[in-house]
Amino acid sequence: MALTQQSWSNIAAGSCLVLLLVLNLRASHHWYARKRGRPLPPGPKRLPIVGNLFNSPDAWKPWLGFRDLTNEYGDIVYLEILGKPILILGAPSVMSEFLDKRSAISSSRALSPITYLSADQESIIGFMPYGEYWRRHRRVFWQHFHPNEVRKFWPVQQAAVRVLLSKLLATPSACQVLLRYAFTASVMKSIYGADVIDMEDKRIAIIEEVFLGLRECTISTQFLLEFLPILRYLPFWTPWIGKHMKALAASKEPSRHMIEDEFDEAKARIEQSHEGSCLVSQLLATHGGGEEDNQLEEQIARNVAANAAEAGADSTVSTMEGFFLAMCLYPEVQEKARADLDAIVGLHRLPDLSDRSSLVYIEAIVKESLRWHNVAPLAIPHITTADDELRGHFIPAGTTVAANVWACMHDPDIYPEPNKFIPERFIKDGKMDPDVLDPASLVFGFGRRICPGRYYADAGLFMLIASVLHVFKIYPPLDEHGNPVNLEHAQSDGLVSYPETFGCAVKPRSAEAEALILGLQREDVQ
Ligand code: HEM
Repeated sequence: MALTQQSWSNIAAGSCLVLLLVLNLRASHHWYARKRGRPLPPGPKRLPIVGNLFNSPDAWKPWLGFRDLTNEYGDIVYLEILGKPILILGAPSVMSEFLDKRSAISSSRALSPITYLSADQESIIGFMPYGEYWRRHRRVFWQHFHPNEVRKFWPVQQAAVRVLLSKLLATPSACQVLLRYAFTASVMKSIYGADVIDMEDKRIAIIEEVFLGLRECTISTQFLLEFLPILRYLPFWTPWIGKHMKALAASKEPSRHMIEDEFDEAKARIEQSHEGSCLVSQLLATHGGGEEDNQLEEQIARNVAANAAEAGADSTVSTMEGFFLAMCLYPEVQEKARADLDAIVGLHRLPDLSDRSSLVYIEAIVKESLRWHNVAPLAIPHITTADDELRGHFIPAGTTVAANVWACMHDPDIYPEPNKFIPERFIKDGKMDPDVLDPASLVFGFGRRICPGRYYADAGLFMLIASVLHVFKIYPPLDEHGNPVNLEHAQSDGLVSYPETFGCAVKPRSAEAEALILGLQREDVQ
């Protein structure tokens, strides 16, 4: 008897159902075989399909909501959003255990649509997945930025601080703009050998544009684009997410400019002048002679130079802004710093890195600046590349790991009164107290992905903080009635978090201090 069309449809539907069931059973079997009876870490209950989408706390500043989750469930919390696993780590010990000690499997990154939107594909070291391509970039970067090698940049960093002091004396209320100028001048000289003379230099705007994209992109946008990559095809007029995507796309051209035009200009300059101290000249000496088989090496050199110039700009400038804000709010810290500087350096010269071990209070201010205004509250999330176990819990491969560094930096059990700026917390009997957790052990990230620019950043921060406090008093800005503006510390959202409000004014702390700055200007002219 011939089967009717209806019967064929029923058979097809039934077969599909059986197939789905078999696939589902296989997936469950595979999942249970991987888990081997180990439970997932604790976390809020998941809904079908969307999982914990609606538990993702505080869309704008997730580090606050994540802190609440770890307070409720413990130091390890598991979420699943649209089938993708997220692990939240809330304490230093567990971060070190998983991200430092097991970094062979916890060091990858999501192939983020952020990269496609904002840069030439595969040019940002911080977003490259773990593997040989990333490793080659990292190796070249590290050759030039490890603790001994980074000293070659000190004279340029010191010179940029001196220029900043002179410019601040001339325009004491332009602090924010001048900080960006000073950082750009020092990286452009260190990396490309380029002189950035004034604020009108096109490179200041170019680096600024690269960062506007990433600054506009909130952590929530980043998570959303990573979990639903298809969203990247939405038009820019789409409410909410569209404007963040547009800002990311706008940073593509300046990012290309750094990798191609700026490198080519530096190459031409170096060939003409035989100048050999900048990073590009050293990269060219060892990598990328231009032959066919050297093309990849030259591309790596281009990427490393651009990343060195761009990767730390926002985080370093944001830390510096946090420091200036803290000085406006805590004038007594300035007083103590000046006493330290007067006793050890005296007002006939500027402090430099050779004074560092004696300037204990300044060292403590550097640490407190990194802690108090934590510029990368969730670092850059890592991704795991193999199944693993953490304190008896199963962690599936492909888990996004968000280390809540901000929560550690503001944990009252580690740092009493964490919202206050108290450098003294790092000092005992006139020395740095080794028993207090060093913020640098967390704020620069973890394991194989730890920030490779940390020694450059740390030296620059010390030089800036010591020199500015040596010659200037820092005040809150004045309003139109001449009263000090009421400032408070709050962190913006974004991959790099800035002080939400910023403003300050400076004036020389004495006639001798002013003479010292004017003397620097005369030295520069001669
Ligand atoms: C106060 C200043 C800085 C802070 C707080 C900071 C913080 C960070 C953090 C948290 C990460 C992610 C680490 C991880 O994934 O575990 C990172 C990565 C990175 N940083 Fe920094 N950074 C700073 C300055 C700099 C500077 C000055 C440079 C360049 C000279 C730089 C270059 C990089 C690069 C290239 C990466 C990507 C590393 C990778 O994924 O392998 N950073 N930084």
